[in-house]
Amino acid sequence: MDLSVDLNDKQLKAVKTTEGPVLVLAGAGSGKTRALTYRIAYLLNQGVDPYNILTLTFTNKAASDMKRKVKELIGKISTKMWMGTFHSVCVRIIGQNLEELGYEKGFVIYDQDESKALISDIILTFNLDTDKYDPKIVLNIINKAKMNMWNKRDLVNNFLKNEEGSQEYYKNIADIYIKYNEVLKENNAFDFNDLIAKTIELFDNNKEILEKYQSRFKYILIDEYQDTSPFQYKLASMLAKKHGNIFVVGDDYQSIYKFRGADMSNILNFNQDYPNCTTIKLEQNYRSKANIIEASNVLIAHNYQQFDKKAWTNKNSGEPLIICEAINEYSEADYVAEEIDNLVRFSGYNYNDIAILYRSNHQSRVLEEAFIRRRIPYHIVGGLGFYDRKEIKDIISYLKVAVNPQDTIAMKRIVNAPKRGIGAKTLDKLITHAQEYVPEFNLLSFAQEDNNLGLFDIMKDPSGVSGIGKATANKIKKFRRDLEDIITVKESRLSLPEQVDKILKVSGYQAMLELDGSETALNRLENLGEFLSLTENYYNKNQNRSLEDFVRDIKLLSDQDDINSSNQVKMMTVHSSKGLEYPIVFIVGLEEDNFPHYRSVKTGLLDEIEEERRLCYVAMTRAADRLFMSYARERQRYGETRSMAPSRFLDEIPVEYTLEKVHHRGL
Ligand SMILES: Nc1ncnc2c1ncn2[C@@H]1O[C@H](COP(=O)(O)OP(=O)(O)OP(=O)(O)O)[C@@H](O)[C@H]1O
Ligand SMILES: [Mg+2]
Repeated sequence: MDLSVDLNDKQLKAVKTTEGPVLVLAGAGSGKTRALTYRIAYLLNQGVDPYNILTLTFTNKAASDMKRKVKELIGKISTKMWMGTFHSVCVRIIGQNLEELGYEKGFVIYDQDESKALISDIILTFNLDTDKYDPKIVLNIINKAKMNMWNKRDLVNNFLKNEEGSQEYYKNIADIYIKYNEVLKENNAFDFNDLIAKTIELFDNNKEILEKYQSRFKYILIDEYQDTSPFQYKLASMLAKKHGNIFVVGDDYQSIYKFRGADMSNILNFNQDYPNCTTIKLEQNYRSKANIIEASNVLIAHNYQQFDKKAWTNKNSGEPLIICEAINEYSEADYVAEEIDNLVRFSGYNYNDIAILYRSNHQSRVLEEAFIRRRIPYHIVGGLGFYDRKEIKDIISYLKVAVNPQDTIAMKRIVNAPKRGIGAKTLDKLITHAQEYVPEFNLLSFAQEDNNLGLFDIMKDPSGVSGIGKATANKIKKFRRDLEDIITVKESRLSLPEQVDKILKVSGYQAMLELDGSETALNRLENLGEFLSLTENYYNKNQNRSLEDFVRDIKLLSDQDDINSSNQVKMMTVHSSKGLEYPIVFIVGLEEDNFPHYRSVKTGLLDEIEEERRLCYVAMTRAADRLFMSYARERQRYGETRSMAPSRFLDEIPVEYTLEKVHHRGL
């Protein structure tokens, strides 16, 4: 491995300064991720034990790409080396310390939908008005509180100080927050923020455990550092405290996850937190043609809050950026499709050299129609992905119940899929009963441990629950027996894929779809088939993995769509394009109120617009060879046609880098 061939001097310095804190701060395409990857290979080559290296990436996909590259560089890769997102690393740490945390084996992770469902339930049991307490808003508030590790009082005080809303309103939400956390715990479940919060809590409360991980992780590396939230940052600093070898790379221009708690001040303050840190600025851009670099630099220079960075390239200026005005969104889509056709036919590009980026997911639909018309193969990255489909959520819920029969949220999903004649109301009665009556019952029966009877236990004999008649009670009992069969499958010696297959059958889910036979049902069966292959894949990588592991990891697999595999145009939101690069990039829908987004514009806050501008910078800098930007003069929104103005970001790009076009066809 001859580093000096593959890296420039500054990158080399980043790779070789292995001791002490290092901050690499540089613009898009300057080789930050490359330097980080080579640094891992270098450390291993120097004889560092892979066990001592921890790498944190922003997506699982980024981690798997990086693993592949390290393997390419040094020939092999050890499973002792931890590489993954903050969340996946926390899952591992939590898994190793369940007892200390007071959780049990087979814990589950709730996604935002499940959290929201749980919050809705709590709002109902609290008899609060769902118009006033919108579960989505309540969830956002709770997320924010958790990310900041606020307790009940902090939540009320902080929101009262900074947001509209009465004391009573926030007090009620704080009560929901407390109850929500209790139920999560009862269900042996963590939400996404818990993964990090509980790990921090674990370390705060158990100095020996913290010390163990601190000793282990002699070298910590973090990519996309600008988008870590303060509490991810806290976790990283805790782990780095002993050895102090923390290596972070990032670009303040690309901080685009404020809504998820990312805090630019992390990167802006790294120098202060680690006064002895070595700061390295990479200035040569290897990705993009000069026109793209210069245009994006001028754009981002409109922001105030940032470090000053230079960027240069020895690439030629390349083609001008194309800015296309279309009549409406259909004509815009037609334009994009036509250009793609031309690029593939006449300029030697493949479909998979091309990416379409948009501000919001819903924008893909019109483009898809245009692609289908022209037979352009495409793939939507993220969005309503595989894991968001009903049948996939349902089967996952079955697996969750198999692993943890007290998981009420999962139970609710499956109770009537297939139909069993047990309505939502009946289930609510059972749940209420579980919450209200059972502890008392347990007290009387002198149960000491494990006296937390849940829904599953009550189903065994629901006749005593008020409002449940005999017929319904029988249906519930039958359902409970089905669940027992499912749990038996889990405990059997069958392999993981066989277990999943069997659960599909025992549950009656597969039969339900087969019986239905409609187009939709067949589609669903196909997706379940895909799910089985995915299970197989997962299992083949490591045959020691159990259903418990699978259910836990599945949440973290979901952003791992292998997006480079086949020859298709990739479509995705700007947010999910972070860190990626494509020879050809189209950015569509560059209109005021769309990009910058209406939600940001209406706040009138400079901060919000700057975040949108950074998003635009991220989008532009994904392009290596050519960049196409377009806007529509009219667009349908919520059923009415609105006239649109071109995005202010287009005005900010000097004309010397651009060529303007108008497209009329495709109405
Ligand atoms: N020294 C180098 N010589 C040749 N190519 C390089 C060098 N450094 C980086 N590259 C290439 O330049 C491109 C951009 O590199 P990389 O993805 O590491 O940039 P980055 O700074 O991480 O960008 P982003 O901010 O968008 O994540 C990649 O294709 C990479 O292989
Ligand atoms: Mg990168």
